[in-house]
Amino acid sequence: MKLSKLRLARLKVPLVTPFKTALRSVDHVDDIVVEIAMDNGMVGFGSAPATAVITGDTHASMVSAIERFIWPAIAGKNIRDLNEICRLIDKSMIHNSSAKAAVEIAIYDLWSQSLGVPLYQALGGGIAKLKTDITISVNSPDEMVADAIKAVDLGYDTLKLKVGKDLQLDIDRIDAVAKAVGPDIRLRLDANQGWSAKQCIQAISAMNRAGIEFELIEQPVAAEDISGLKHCTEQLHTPVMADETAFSFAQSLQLMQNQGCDIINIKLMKAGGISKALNIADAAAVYRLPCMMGCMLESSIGVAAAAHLAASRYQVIEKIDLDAPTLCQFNPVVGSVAFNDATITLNQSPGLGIESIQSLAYL
Ligand SMILES: C[C@H](N)C(=O)N[C@@H](CCC(=O)O)C(=O)O
Ligand SMILES: [Mg+2]
Repeated sequence: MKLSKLRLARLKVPLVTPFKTALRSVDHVDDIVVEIAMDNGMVGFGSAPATAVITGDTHASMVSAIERFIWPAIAGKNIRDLNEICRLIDKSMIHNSSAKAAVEIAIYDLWSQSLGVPLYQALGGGIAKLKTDITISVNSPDEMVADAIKAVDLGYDTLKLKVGKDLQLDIDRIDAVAKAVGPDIRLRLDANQGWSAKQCIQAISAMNRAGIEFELIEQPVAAEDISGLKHCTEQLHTPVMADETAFSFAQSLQLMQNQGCDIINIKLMKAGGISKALNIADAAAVYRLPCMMGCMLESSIGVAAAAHLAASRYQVIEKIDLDAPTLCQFNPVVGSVAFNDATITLNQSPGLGIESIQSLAYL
């Protein structure tokens, strides 16, 4: 059961509406897909998007990293040596977390296929159904209200509002959506680093005084502003979540040790793959710090892997933001995890359960 062949492809899927955050605006999912075959004929899949403004990865950098460093480090290895393969991926080069994640996802797909069980069962088992929120892109208050109402009509009970562009307009956006959907709908905010700590504390406190409550506020301040994030955590009763501040296991552990946030958003693309994401979740369980499983704007291949991981660490991964597949016009993956609006149902077939992938353009 040796890793024998690598193929890379590009996968582009149009979105229903443009995805807009304080950091970027895109109208397609555009991933690099990794296909690894073993000498017994089994094939595993992984994927990663090029979120250059978040992780630094581009399509060209991921292809080069995988072809020149990561694959040569693991080619010919036996899938039974999973831990050693993950160590070799990690040590093959520094940074390039999305490229490493794409390869690790394909490796875990193969490993769990070789065991004959779905990935979440290979990771220890868990709950095969998850509920995700949906992201409301940052737009005019009227557009955000219309998108929020559409989402509630589809059955979502939790909305993640993107803000962080202009503080006063952000307050108008949030106020308009909160009034339109009412108190039964949970609101998460994600400023994607767009505010200062002072702005965040003032704005959230003022909205709280006006009777608007939030389930959490995600990454209000710049990624490097560790003390600002901690200050928001100490001053607000709304839980503060680290996203861009918590990339690696080491950064996440530091936040846990220093009580620098209330929640950590774990993403495969930031952590550098499943093995490191598991380390973060397991450490968070020790520190009793709840986590969210998040994703980039990426294809259902990578999000399926994130869903399996979240299912297996349900004790600590209490919140799910795995909405990218439902923001797409179609799901190119046949088989695997089913994404039906807020409901995510894991495959019971071995591995990620991918039968085929449409629209792949091999490189
Ligand atoms: C898609 C998900 N709901 C999300 O918002 N993810 C990121 C941004 C992803 C991107 O820009 O590709 C986040 O900041 O949480
Ligand atoms: Mg975020």
